Amino acid sequence: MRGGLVASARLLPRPLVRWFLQRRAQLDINENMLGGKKVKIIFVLGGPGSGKGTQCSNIVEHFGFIHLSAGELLRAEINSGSENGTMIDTIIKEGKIVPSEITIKLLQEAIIKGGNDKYIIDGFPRNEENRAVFESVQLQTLVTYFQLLQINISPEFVLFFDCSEEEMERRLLGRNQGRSDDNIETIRKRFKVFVESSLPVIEYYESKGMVKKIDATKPAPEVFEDDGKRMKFTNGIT
Ligand SMILES: Nc1ncnc2c1ncn2[C@@H]1O[C@H](COP(=O)(O)OP(=O)(O)OP(=O)(O)O)[C@@H](O)[C@H]1O
Ligand SMILES: Nc1ccn([C@@H]2O[C@H](COP(=O)(O)O)[C@@H](O)[C@H]2O)c(=O)n1
Ligand SMILES: [Mg+2]
Repeated sequence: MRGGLVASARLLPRPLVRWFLQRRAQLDINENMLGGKKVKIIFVLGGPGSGKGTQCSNIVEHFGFIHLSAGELLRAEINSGSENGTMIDTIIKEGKIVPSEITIKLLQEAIIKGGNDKYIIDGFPRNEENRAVFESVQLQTLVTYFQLLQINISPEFVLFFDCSEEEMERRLLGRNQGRSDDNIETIRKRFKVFVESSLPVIEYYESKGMVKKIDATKPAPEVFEDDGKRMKFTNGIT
């Protein structure tokens, strides 16, 4: 698409091309823009079964965000019969992390398709590679013929759902949604991957003062009453 646009730009009057490039540079520098609106992203991290999906539903209902779950997008990709499906399925059953370019492509497509300016992304970034690649790649969307927006997405902040392994294991074994990774062998592997690969990402954001920690061991309504309603979840982004 980009090559085609560059070729078409040669046929346009120079002042128009100059205006377009200046406008695009402005947008690149200071905004995450989608369709002319600043796109706000909150990452939701926490161990398997800490209640990310459950509380994201509350956030959608009360604060009008679009919820994207990286795990759900990957499961949908398996069910779509895509060429990567078998590989993703094997990785999920092993509790490992899918290569970043696959997950990020799915997230980008969902953000562009969503057309909203507020996204809550759950289960991502799961490791340092997820984080670095997502923050370095640019989201492209042709909003109008003259506005090819290139968007560097970085989160407003990160919600960390902190929960004990004992409680997470109990929840996952009782979830009963037919997930291929809700069995004790995979659950233990997912806990290990969380500690080794995902906690360092939380620590990275913590070092930047971007983490809001949620006590997720409490019953679900209390988590939302205590933290969600006090706006800790969205920090006034409504
Ligand atoms: N605070 C809570 N107390 C008790 N049970 C909960 C709580 N929050 C969620 N649950 C239940 O625990 C299970 C896991 O919750 P949920 O799917 O929201 O977790 P998750 O963090 O999204 O997990 P995963 O990373 O595996 O997708 C579900 O059956 C859910 O109903
Ligand atoms: N960024 C991600 C997110 C998820 N996965 C894989 O999907 C599994 C399920 O994810 P949930 O968030 O629904 O628990 C997870 O265990 C990973 O195998 C991933 O690779 N990358
Ligand atoms: Mg989930």
